[in-house]
Amino acid sequence: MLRLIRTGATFERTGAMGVVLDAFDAPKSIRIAFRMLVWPFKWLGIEGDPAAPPVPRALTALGPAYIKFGQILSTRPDVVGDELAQQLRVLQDKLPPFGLDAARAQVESEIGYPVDELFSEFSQPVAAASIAQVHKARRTDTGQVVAVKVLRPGIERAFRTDIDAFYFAANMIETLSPASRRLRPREVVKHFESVVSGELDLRLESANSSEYAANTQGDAGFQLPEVVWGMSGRRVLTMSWAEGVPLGDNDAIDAAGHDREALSERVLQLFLNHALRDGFFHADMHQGNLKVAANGDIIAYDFGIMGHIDEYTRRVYAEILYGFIRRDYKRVAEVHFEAGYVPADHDVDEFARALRAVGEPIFGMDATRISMARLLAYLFDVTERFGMQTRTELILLQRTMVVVEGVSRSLNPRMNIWNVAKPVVEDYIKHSIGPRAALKDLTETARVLVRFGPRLPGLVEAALVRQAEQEVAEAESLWLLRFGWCAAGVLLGAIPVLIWVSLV
Ligand SMILES: Nc1ncnc2c1ncn2[C@@H]1O[C@H](COP(=O)(O)OP(=O)(O)OP(=O)(O)O)[C@@H](O)[C@H]1O
Repeated sequence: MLRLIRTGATFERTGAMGVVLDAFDAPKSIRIAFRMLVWPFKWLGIEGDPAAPPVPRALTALGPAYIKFGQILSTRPDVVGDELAQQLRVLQDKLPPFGLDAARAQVESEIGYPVDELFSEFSQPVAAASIAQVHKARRTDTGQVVAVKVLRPGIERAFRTDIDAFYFAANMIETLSPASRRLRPREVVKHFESVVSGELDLRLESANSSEYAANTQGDAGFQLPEVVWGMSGRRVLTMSWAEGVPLGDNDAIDAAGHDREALSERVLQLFLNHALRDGFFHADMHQGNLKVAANGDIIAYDFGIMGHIDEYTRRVYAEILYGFIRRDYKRVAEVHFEAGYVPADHDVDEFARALRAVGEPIFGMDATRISMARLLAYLFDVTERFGMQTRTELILLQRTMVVVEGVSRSLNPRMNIWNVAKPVVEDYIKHSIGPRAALKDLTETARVLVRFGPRLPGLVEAALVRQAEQEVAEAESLWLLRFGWCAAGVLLGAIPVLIWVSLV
């Protein structure tokens, strides 16, 4: 409770309260109640940096969990609105590092050996964020230079307390203002909790890294640091040191003699291949997580947030993108109907016209300004209007695409995104939707059928029995409902009669 009071007081003190209430379209009664509740405690709030805009200022002052929460909300304009999402994008996940002794103690307790035994060199932190910090070190056994990522001591407990407070606040908001349920505050906190839990256990990041490496081992011009499993655990992740020029430093890239145009195309094509071909993509692919190795390879690190898209969705979206590339809006509309994304009671021609209104202004632009991310954002707006539910993994894809396009364009501002993307989409279509893919699907289906063959009659029978039982239960509850209504009707009808009887 104290935390919530401190949060409310900080929001009031920094001027963030009004912005948040506006973003959530809070009714007048809620605004008055909130402000009356926190105003007397305003002095308890933290002042923060007066030069920063109100909401980022309040969140930064309140600490790591709030900064992370703000960062995640910045990727959800569907929840907080465009303006607030834009403001939240400035939030930087950089915090003062914790001490070297604490880091060494954390490594020792997690790996079971003293740092001096494991490493011949162990640097001061090279980077520190809200959840972890990174040290550069040299292994004693092999001499290999490694990056050692160490969780902040006590961070799990600190996040747990704040997440509990977020749940409490979300419950309170949903109870006090039923209209706010449309924005699903509880679900937003749940999404935050799942993202953060992934980052608080570095074993999951190690697993992401090894799955990503397995998928991309054949990708030319792409490298990932290798996990040193024997020196990694829940709170420590040791991986090979990625040596190279930061991808955000054009002068250094030019000085090293790398071809920026080729790099810009490779970044985008790698990302599209990972999303379409593998359905597993780096969802935090900003410049700070990318380097260029001496041989010109792109190196990616930080695998705390990865996106997943199932194969069916990938195929549908490849067809949608391909339809847009050919400006065949009728086909794009049909794909939505065939996939069941848009309810069948809508008119396919009307939907195709809405899609044309999305596509034409974008394709009418100068080629160097066309953006696939913008196309997807507009597409999701239209499909939502036609009754399709927005899906978290697709929003994550679209948000990452914004970042990746930004990275590519910063390397080559004149890049034509469509021309670069087209071969990747076409290649995927050829392999996933053509006759060869159909044969692969049939083989897969046959393999499953063969495995379940002996159990199939039993499974079908069980499913039929379940369905029959459900139908009986539904019929019974319908009967009960009807009976309930009749009984209520009789009672209501009886009231005037009873009153009349008691009066006479
Ligand atoms: N394998 C590596 N090789 C070289 N440097 C690395 C490596 N891993 C991490 N770093 C450095 O440490 C920084 C922070 O690492 P990482 O991004 O994984 O941590 P984080 O806590 O998720 O930080 P952020 O939120 O800023 O992305 C990177 O920006 C990079 O400078």
